[in-house]
Amino acid sequence: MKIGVLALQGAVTEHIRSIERAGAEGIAIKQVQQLEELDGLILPGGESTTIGKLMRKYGFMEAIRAFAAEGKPVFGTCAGLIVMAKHIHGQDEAHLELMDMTVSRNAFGRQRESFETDLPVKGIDETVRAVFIRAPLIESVGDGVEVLSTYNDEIVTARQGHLLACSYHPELTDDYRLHAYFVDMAKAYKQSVEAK
Ligand SMILES: NC(=O)CC[C@H](N)C(=O)O
Repeated sequence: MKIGVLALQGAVTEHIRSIERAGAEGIAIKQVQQLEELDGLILPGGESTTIGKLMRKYGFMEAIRAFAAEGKPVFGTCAGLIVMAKHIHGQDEAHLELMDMTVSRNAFGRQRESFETDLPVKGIDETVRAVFIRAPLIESVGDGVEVLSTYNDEIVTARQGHLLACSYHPELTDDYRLHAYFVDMAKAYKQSVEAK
């Protein structure tokens, strides 16, 4: 299983470490051609405006949309979640517009710029250790989107078929189960293609 991490800006090496702990190969992705060899792609946290700009500059917008359109799994964490969203609260333009949800940036308030918590996530047995850093939240989701976890009644993890998104940084702890969950999504995709 080969999982790429978009390496234009943000927390890349930590994601690669978690992917490898989850038993897959992690690859830093800097050029669109590299997408071809992947079974899944992670869009990391960082600064969504910067990531969006660099994605446009290096041709990743169309390439990642095509990647996702094939049914290949994409996982956005924090800024990566913002980049995946169809709508961004207060902004006219979104980025990839892959996932049917409206997100709100820096939504947890200044006094709580960053914090950690143990989060129950649907599909994972015990709570997941989650690090929130100037995190976005998911304000609303469309019909095809399943909510996997909430924090103080706000949606912070969601899945739409082969698309997964979370508000926090799952790669900044030793808990790699969300990465394992994503690797399982990539395995399921690969099996479905091989069965054809
Ligand atoms: N840790 C993060 O990825 C923060 C996201 C950042 N606040 C943004 O709006 O893009």
